[in-house]
Amino acid sequence: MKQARIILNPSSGTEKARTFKEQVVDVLKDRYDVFVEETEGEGDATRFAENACIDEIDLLVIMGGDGTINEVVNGLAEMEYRPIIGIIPLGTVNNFPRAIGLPLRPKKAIELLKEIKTKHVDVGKVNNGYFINLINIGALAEATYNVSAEQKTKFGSLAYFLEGIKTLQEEEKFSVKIETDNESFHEQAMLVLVAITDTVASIENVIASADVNDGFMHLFIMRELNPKEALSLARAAVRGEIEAEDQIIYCKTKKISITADKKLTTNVDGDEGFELPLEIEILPKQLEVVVDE
Ligand SMILES: Nc1ncnc2c1ncn2[C@@H]1O[C@H](COP(=O)(O)OP(=O)(O)OP(=O)(O)O)[C@@H](O)[C@H]1O
Repeated sequence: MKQARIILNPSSGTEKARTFKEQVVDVLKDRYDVFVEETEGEGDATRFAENACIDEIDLLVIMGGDGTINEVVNGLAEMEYRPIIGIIPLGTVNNFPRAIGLPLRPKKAIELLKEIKTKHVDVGKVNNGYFINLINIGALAEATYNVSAEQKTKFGSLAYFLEGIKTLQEEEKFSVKIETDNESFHEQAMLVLVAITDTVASIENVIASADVNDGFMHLFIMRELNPKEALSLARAAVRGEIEAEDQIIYCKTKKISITADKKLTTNVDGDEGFELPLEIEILPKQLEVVVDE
């Protein structure tokens, strides 16, 4: 019999992960020996994922939000053997599940485990860690910390988006130096985004040209924005036309190095990330994930 392991974060989202545990086990138990591990705090999901690679588990199911997914990716990104990853979206934002087109209703996502279809997706390496979605530096990173747990539960992604617009208006510019594969930039910026997927702050198709397995990172450097421009940017983001805005530099690249003139908050996959300088590269099609197609 094949081996499946479930990593369950009981604290994710609205704390419903445990209520779906039996359904996941039921769907798998005829084909797999199933073992469930619950996280108790930071680092557990990374450790469980590393062990799943060492034990050459066939299928690793994540029951949690983006933070739990990021921890798992950190555990297995460069292991020699990597299991297939299944995701049951149970976070508040679920940016990555949206980006790969998973159903957001846990019941529907569990059904995908009945007949497993997969896709290889890119992973980003940043300093000595990994990300699967997005790094942001400046205004949006600050916004993430200003959104309270209560706002997050009540308004979900909208809370980040509104806070982001507010912060964009208050934030000071910073001087940033960025090297990519072919170009170098020295800009006064308000916000730097490095995206792997097309989904930002849970809004899908923000970056029309980005795909989860295109082998590229999508870099945006936003110069100073006044409130009117910030709103126009928000509208462009919703239409997937963010690249067309004048006050934004955009390019695709496989490597990026970033330094700045002051200490800045970086946010990696929705959580506090590394301090600058950052060395970032893409690891194409590094993970095999269960998808709905
Ligand atoms: N048993 C636990 N109790 C409290 N916190 C936990 C527990 N297990 C893991 N954690 C913490 O949960 C965080 C990850 O939560 P996760 O991202 O899955 O949920 P979320 O924030 O609701 O989702 P999203 O990021 O999609 O909004 C990590 O910081 C991790 O340290």
